[in-house]
Amino acid sequence: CSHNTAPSLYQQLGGADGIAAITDGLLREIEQDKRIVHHFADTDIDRFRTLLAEQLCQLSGGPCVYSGGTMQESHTGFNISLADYDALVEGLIKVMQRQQISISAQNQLLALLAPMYKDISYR
Ligand code: HEM
Repeated sequence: CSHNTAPSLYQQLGGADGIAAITDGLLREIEQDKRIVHHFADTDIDRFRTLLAEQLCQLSGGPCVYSGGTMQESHTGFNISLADYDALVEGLIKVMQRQQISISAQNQLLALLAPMYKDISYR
């Protein structure tokens, strides 16, 4: 019974539906972002969508197991900069804001993502 316990981050993000909406929203933001869209020119977007949703679900404590590659291997060859990372995070915040995710939950998710920067960048 979850009524008496604090909601998990997964619940605060809206569970499976919320995370699906965040993922789709972020893909749309990326699509419209001239700063970073070029990185995704050869990407299988359906696969990326599935794996990103899985990862956000697992990270936030949801009932998923991420089945994609490591962040290092998945981002090798893209030479991703801090500006690229910030651009993606900006899009993510916009989407979470639009979905009325609390600032506290937004920051919890961003704090879980931040340590990945070292694995994603300049590979
Ligand atoms: C917190 C930040 C990030 C997370 C959690 C993340 C997560 C992921 C995941 C789960 C995948 C799929 C892995 C797989 O295919 O096995 C992926 C792929 C990819 N990511 Fe990221 N990513 C992040 C940041 C970025 C940034 C900043 C960029 C560039 C602006 C980027 C560009 C890409 C590209 C281009 C692919 C597809 C690679 C391919 O087509 O093989 N990612 N990312």
